[in-house]
Amino acid sequence: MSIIEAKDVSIRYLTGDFKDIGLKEYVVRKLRGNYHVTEFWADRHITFSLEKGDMLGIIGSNGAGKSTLLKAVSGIMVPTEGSLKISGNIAALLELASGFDKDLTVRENAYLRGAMLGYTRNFMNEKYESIIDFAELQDFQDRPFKQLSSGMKSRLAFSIACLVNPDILILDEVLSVGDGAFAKKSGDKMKEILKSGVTGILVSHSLPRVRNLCNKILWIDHGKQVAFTDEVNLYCDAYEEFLNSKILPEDREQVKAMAANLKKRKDKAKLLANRNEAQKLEDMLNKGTSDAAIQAAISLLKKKKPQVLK
Ligand SMILES: Nc1ncnc2c1ncn2[C@@H]1O[C@H](COP(=O)(O)OP(=O)(O)OP(=O)(O)O)[C@@H](O)[C@H]1O
Repeated sequence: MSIIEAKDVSIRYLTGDFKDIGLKEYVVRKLRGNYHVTEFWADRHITFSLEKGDMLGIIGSNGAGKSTLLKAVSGIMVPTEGSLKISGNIAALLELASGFDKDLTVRENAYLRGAMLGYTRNFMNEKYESIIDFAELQDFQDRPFKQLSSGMKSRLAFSIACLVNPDILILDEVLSVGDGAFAKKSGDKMKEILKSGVTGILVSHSLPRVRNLCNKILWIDHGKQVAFTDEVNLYCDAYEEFLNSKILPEDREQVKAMAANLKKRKDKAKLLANRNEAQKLEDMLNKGTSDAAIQAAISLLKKKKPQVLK
């Protein structure tokens, strides 16, 4: 049974100038038939389904419609067209650190967020310590939330979302926030959670992270679905090549050709880098520097393929 099933989901934003003109002018214009609303389709005909334990990576350029789709999956927005079926509790981390009260303490905010996710005080009592430990905020528990750095705020949000055992975990770029050590720790935590059968959705501009964590990807461009597939590496390669060429593939054959192009470009770059490195080492040897440096250069050169020395 699918945990998430999106069929032909389209989401439209309506933008008017109501805020700029005020109520009175709005009514006058509306009566005169002179009030204009613009519609914009952020997502068009998106179809995918996820089984228990799947981790979906959503990729696409800026403004592709990724965050808008996540808002619909999390229940913040209702799709304008199409259907979305969700089975299970969702913990969503969309805009990091949003939904916290800046004047309440870290402890109070943890309970508040737990309540917002639908968990009881007793459940939160059980989880609270591990949340604070994971977020490494032991010394900040009774400080007002506003005193935390933005990295600390995201660590708290991430820890709560991960440690309350949701059925579905939704993360928008969250892993890229925080310092390198926390990014690694949160990546490891995600993997552990996924092993326990949680279904996840991750929106990220980091392809290594998508390759590493996801078993399915959804590629969106200007609101349209380019692909939904489990061939994660092949399509990440094609997406990398798309970022370079700006040409979208029309079918799987083109995807394969793009992935092959990417490989060629990378091999060439590697060869050039190796040549430069080898040349530098040869120069060093020719200049006759210290014995230790020569020894180091020789051992490095031995590791190089003969072709790079030509
Ligand atoms: N409240 C809104 N009203 C009107 N248009 C909006 C609104 N929010 C987003 N959009 C538009 O919808 C499109 C999709 O936005 P969305 O934030 O979903 O993209 P994204 O793929 O998440 O982008 P990014 O990678 O830059 O975060 C964009 O063109 C954006 O300008």
